Amino acid sequence: MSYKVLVSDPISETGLSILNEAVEAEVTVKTGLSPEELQKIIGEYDGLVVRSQTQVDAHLIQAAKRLKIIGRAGVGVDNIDLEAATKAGILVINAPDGNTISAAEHTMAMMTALSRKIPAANQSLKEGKWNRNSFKGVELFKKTFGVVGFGRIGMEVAKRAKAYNMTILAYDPFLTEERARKVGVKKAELDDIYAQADFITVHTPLTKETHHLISTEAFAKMKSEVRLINCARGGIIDEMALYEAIKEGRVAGAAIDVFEHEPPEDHPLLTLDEVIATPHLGASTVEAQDKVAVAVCDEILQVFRNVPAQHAVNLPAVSEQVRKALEPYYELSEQLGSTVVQLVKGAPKDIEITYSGELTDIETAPLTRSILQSILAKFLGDHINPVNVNYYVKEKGLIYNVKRTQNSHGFTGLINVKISTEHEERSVSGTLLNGYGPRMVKIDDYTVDLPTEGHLLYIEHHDLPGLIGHVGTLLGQHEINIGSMQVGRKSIGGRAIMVLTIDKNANATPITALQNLEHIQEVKLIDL
Ligand SMILES: NC(=O)C1=CN([C@@H]2O[C@H](COP(=O)(O)OP(=O)(O)OC[C@H]3O[C@@H](n4cnc5c(N)ncnc54)[C@H](O)[C@@H]3O)[C@@H](O)[C@H]2O)C=CC1
Ligand SMILES: O=C(O)C(=O)COP(=O)(O)O
Repeated sequence: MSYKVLVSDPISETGLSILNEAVEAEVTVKTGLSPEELQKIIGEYDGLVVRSQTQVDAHLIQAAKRLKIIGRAGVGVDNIDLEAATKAGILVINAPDGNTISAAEHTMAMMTALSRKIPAANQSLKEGKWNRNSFKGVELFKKTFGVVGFGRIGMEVAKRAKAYNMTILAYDPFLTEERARKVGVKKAELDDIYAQADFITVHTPLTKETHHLISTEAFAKMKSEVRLINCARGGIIDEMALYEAIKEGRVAGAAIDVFEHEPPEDHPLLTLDEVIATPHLGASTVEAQDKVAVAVCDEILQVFRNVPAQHAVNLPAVSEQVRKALEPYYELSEQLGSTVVQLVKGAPKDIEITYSGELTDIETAPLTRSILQSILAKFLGDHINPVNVNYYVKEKGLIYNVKRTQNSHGFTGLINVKISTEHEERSVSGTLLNGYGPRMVKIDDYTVDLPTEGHLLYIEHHDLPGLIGHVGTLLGQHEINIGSMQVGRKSIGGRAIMVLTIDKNANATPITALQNLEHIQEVKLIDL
């Protein structure tokens, strides 16, 4: 099968060639499209590759009827409406570490250029002037450097700043004393940074919490000769507040690579001599562009080949080890969910999933998603997938519990799925049998040994001689071939079940006829 992939921002040829050479992908590169142009064509594509330019908003996602995956060749996904993508079941992946070094190096370049007024000096010299007095700078040596956001880039920046002999204060809600000590920085609060830092750089994502994190109130707390650097996201520093702070002499200068609106139009900050700026160039190196494009294109292909993504943004990551351990169980999980939801009367209210045996010590969340997906698909259709299943579980107010028990009744790994509705409670258990693959081993309290595929006819009845014969005859009259049959009972003459695998999908007629047979309580056709 070939998937159509649209690349709507420029990415490196090395990355593109990965998609171009794969039989699974048919690539179209169309960069610089207007939102309207993109909206018109997005419906044809299964995959979309973007950088920071393309705005993947809810409108675009609504028009993207076939889209399965959005690959962000870079880190920041603030140009993608993650909620809309998740609801639509579109997987979003990024390339989180391909441009770390380039962004860190650009930050250092911006800080040194700012401290020595290099852009203005360069401009002046090229205009034919030899003006050595206007461009006196400041040293970085022994200055205090505040790093706000101590993730991949923040840390690389700090490492480089240490070589300049700067004292580094780092603020990040996840930074521990121990890690700070290891890296050789001081863990600090924002107010410590504002009070002490000569240079402040931000390296957080743009979120509700970090939007205008540094604004008028923060500028009022800073040293008057402070200089700021933003190579992370426009909007973390309040641009208008920064403009005012520079005008008022509270801030000596700023180096800005990113803007709230890109490209910035007639931006007041760009009129100030104290501001140096680049047009979002942090990741624009040959090396970073190769790394992010290769990472994203490789991963898109993996997803097309049904291998779980390593860098999913809207789906928890699954390690290679967990992925391998769970792989054989996916089919079983899906089929157990599908069986029990077809068996039970009414809509699920409570779902209980129990993992036993070898599954007790593994991260089973991906299996849980696949069980929930197969249950919800009965009511919501095939657009439910592992990406949006938790969204719909929440939206439908479904309650689910995951339990673990060592007792696997002699099986290596056992999964039990129980659904409670307002009418009843039903459950099925399944395992992987060496050499046989997925098998259903329990339906409610009855022990069975059934395949988890094809068409199953589940019949609950009184345990009476001759009943099996009646069922066989009736199915024969409707030309329904029986592949195999399992029977189970709790006591002689008591309640019993028979489960038949049949070759032909029974239509409503034999089911009603079976239901009308004396001593039969319930008939259910389960399609797997
Ligand atoms: N200018 C450019 O071209 C580039 C910009 N970026 C941007 O740089 C930023 C950082 O990227 P990475 O280091 O790769 O991300 P990361 O995820 O490794 O690090 C971000 C850190 O920010 C911290 N953080 C979150 N909220 C915070 C808050 N309220 N206060 C303090 N810290 C907070 C997180 O705990 C995390 O440690 C992102 O916004 C990314 O989009 C990344 C690459 C290139
Ligand atoms: O990776 C990021 O977050 C960046 O900001 C890089 O953006 P770009 O891919 O250069 O448009």
